[in-house]
Amino acid sequence: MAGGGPRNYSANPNDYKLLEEVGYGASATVYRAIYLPFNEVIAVKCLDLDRCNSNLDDIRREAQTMSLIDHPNVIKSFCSFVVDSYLWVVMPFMAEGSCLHLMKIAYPDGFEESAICSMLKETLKALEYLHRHGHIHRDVKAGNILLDTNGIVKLGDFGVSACMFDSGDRQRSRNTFVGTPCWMAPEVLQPGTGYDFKADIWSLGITALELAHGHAPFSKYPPMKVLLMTIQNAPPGLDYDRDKKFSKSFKEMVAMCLVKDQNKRPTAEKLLKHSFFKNAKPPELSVKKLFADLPPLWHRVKALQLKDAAQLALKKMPSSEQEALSQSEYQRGVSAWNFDLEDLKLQASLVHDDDDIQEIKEEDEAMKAYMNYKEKPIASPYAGKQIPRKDSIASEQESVGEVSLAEYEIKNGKDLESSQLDSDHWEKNGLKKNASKTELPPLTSEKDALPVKNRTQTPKARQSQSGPLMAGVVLSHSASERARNSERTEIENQQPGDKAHQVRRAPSFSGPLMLPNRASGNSLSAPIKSSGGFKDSLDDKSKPNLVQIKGRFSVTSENVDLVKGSPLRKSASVGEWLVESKQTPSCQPPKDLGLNNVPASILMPHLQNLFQQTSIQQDLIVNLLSSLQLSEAGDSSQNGKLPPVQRPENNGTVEAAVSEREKLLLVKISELQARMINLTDELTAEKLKYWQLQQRLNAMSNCGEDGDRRELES
Ligand SMILES: Nc1ncnc2c1ncn2[C@@H]1O[C@H](COP(=O)(O)OP(=O)(O)OP(=O)(O)O)[C@@H](O)[C@H]1O
Repeated sequence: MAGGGPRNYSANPNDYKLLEEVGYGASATVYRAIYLPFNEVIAVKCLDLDRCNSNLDDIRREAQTMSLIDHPNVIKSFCSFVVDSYLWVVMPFMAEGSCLHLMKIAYPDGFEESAICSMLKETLKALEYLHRHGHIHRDVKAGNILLDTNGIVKLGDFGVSACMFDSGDRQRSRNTFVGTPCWMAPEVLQPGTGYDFKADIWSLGITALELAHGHAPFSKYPPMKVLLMTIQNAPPGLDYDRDKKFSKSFKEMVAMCLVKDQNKRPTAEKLLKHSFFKNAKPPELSVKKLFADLPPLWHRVKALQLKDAAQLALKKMPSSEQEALSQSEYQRGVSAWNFDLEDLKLQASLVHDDDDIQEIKEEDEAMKAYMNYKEKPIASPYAGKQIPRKDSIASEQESVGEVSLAEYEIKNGKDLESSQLDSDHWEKNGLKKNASKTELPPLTSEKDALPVKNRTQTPKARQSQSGPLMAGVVLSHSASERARNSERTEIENQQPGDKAHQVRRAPSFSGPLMLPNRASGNSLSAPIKSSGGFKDSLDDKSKPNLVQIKGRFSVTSENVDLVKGSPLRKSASVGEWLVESKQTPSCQPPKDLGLNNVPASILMPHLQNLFQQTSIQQDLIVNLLSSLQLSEAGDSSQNGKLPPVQRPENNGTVEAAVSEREKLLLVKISELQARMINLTDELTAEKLKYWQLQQRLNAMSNCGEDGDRRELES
């Protein structure tokens, strides 16, 4: 087992022998490995820089943070270095993996209270340390609580951690979404409100529920619904009836964490003093016993992967079976954002809910609001009150008297922002330089900028591993992602050249949401890799319908169309359009058509005829609408109304052409929508007429019958 001693680990990948895969996240695969010079088992997290949504500053920040950590409950990195297009982070191996893995394998309904208490207490100690040193973890969840064989608990994954002392762009980035939706505090989900370390306390509360039930609250729902539920619903908690087995103090502690007003949530320090944690058993007693009879971690991970693969295969099953399965899929927690609208809708469609349509509407509304938000520049900087100022924190730390992360960051803050590529700086901070391989590529570098020779070396190194690092192995989270990932992998494999031989992970369509927080992430020329969906995995410039790329998410005109919420969008029948249409003219009193004296026997055939005509008109309108859309699409691609996507050498021109084309497409879409609304109005008017006539007919036939009866009676 790896010790955390002051030994130096080299930055030479040949000194590491990667063994089995023991975990995977949105952007990284973690291996059990041996550090050959010490013959020591360690873990190596291979962060795929090609797939990583974060820019290099963020990645470096994670690595730096981890290397400076000095707390028994926080995972430290021994060193990190770049190998080809991967960042390797060397850290202690936590032989029992994450609490999430453990639950998925052996405790699907959650752990007993004493184990939860110990896990949470250790996690809280980690948070207290991080917060005291100016860090927000931002991704507290069972998947990031790591366990060692002796029961030791450590908080891992600084993929999205933020320094509270940041200023400028980095500080503003906290006004954006970062994290994972089920665990995200309401203030994190509400763009622009700003958040602070109390967001971690909320996540801890959600993690408590996750550990108690085996899944996070709302985890069966698609991301957008989770967002809405977190913002709109009362906070989740331990239920008096359902959770009888849990103590009152546990329930109370959870309730304290899950207060929507962040100012009313306790600090980690205060929470540690809560009665729930008073009698916490040492994890060596309460946690260690949990994995007494389990197979080694890598076997468990393999089993979970096989289960996921089986789910993927079953995706091709009839929908009812799929739905049943997808329920279990969601139980693992929606651990990543995906702003591919089609995928959101697919996910939404898999949820058994009576108010599905309403939900999807809500999601679209939220998406619209979200899109609007994204369009606006982030105007207000961070909500100052909640973020301690550098100087106040510094003095607080001086009083604590530690050589801390915060101190380091304060001293080097500017360096971190502006000159992190300085290799001396890296060396100084444990990020060792390797003459040939470990220098970080410049900020703008991409996979393509790396020498081909270098790139082709990595697979060789990786093929020597016994882990399942093979092309076609799908490593991302959900089965739907995996389905698409495998599609992509197939396509990639068909491509000529060295691509087919490269060991690649399929693209992630998920991951911690990092929205427009970095300038580099907001432009087409930014070194941001596709991650918004299968379509995005193709060459961006070849996407005719690309409207915008915002960070890792792309918006296509198709999406915009959906988002704009055409009244026809969800309905198969005209009747439903009418329900949805807000353009229904106000009901006018029926005009006197002078038909009062006409016998029903004469009127009847006319009315039937009229009814038929209306139905025919109705069908006609539907057909016209669809052919109109088709012909518009055809026209635009054939007659040159819209500028064809050119492929000049200059990327700027391509972008300009694409954006011009997209603007025109959007105009077309609006026109079509306007026409559809008019046609719907006409149809509504026709229907109204028909209804009025029918009423009249009924009235008349009643009159006729009455008359006949009276005649008979007399
Ligand atoms: N040091 C370690 N020892 C053993 N297993 C680990 C270690 N670090 C991570 N893991 C396993 O690998 C998984 C993924 O690691 P990690 O969370 O760091 O990746 P990520 O890509 O940052 O994930 P996320 O989806 O949370 O962003 C963890 O859930 C855990 O199961």
